[in-house]
Amino acid sequence: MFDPGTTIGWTFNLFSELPSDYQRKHPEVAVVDPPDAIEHLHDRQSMLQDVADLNIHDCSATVGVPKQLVIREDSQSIPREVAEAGLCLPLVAKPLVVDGTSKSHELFLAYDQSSLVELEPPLVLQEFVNHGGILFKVYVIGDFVKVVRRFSLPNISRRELSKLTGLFPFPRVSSAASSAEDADLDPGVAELPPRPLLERLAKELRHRLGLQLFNIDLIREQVNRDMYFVIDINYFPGYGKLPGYEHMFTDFLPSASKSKEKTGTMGNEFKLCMQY
Ligand SMILES: Nc1ncnc2c1ncn2[C@@H]1O[C@H](COP(=O)(O)OP(=O)(O)OP(=O)(O)O)[C@@H](O)[C@H]1O
Ligand SMILES: [Mg+2]
Repeated sequence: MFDPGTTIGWTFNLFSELPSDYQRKHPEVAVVDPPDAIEHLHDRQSMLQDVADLNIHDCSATVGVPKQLVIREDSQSIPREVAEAGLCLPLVAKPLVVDGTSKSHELFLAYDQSSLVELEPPLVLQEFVNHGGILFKVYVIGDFVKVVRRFSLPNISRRELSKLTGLFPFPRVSSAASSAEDADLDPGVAELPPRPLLERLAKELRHRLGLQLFNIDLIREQVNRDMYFVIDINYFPGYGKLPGYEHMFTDFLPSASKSKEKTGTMGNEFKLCMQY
């Protein structure tokens, strides 16, 4: 339970001044996640760089990121850059910056090289990984790690690929997708990633990102079943969809407060800051 004197504030756009100035002026406030660390997740390249650097192998499984390329300008050069980087079609094209606008979540599937010139940089081009249409959402709340299954994009077969050309926009899967927890899934696709692997991934990412509240979108490759890919990391995701999140939060917040206490800058007030 919380100390009765503790105030919990859910604050949006809290910092009208520099975060460092705010913290200096209000040492009584425990800031759970610093805005500059959150900022790191607003760029799809820097977001996944930490995963790429982790080099996680556990229980005979490996976690990595799909092969990807950043295009900052000049759409005409994309087919050449893709060929030089050795990226295989189909590709998922994602806006480089994730700023909370719907445009930053407008994704395309690109089936052939020549149509890549129609894309609008800056963007990230990522190899599409066949993963059986199921995505694992790994929720992190401090030490708590919980994984759920969500529907995702279906596999694309070689035969389909040979028949398809062009760019295809696809709807925002996360907002549309209902939970896949109760679906009648192929056991091979439904099998959750090994717990030790998830715990290690969450712990190392918490450390590297300097964040406590985020989720990781993880997919498992269909052909090489020991290979998992992180495709997205979201700060302060919709925890409302996570069963039992209330208890995780009520356990997490006092522990975060205590760790602040140990550093000698204990606050009796909590503010969870969302910046967009
Ligand atoms: N490399 C990939 N291989 C296969 N499928 C992918 C890949 N990248 C993304 N997807 C699919 O596209 C969806 C959206 O991708 P991503 O999460 O990167 O974008 P987003 O803009 O953050 O979308 P959302 O807000 O829905 O999470 C994923 O949930 C997954 O179904
Ligand atoms: Mg996502």
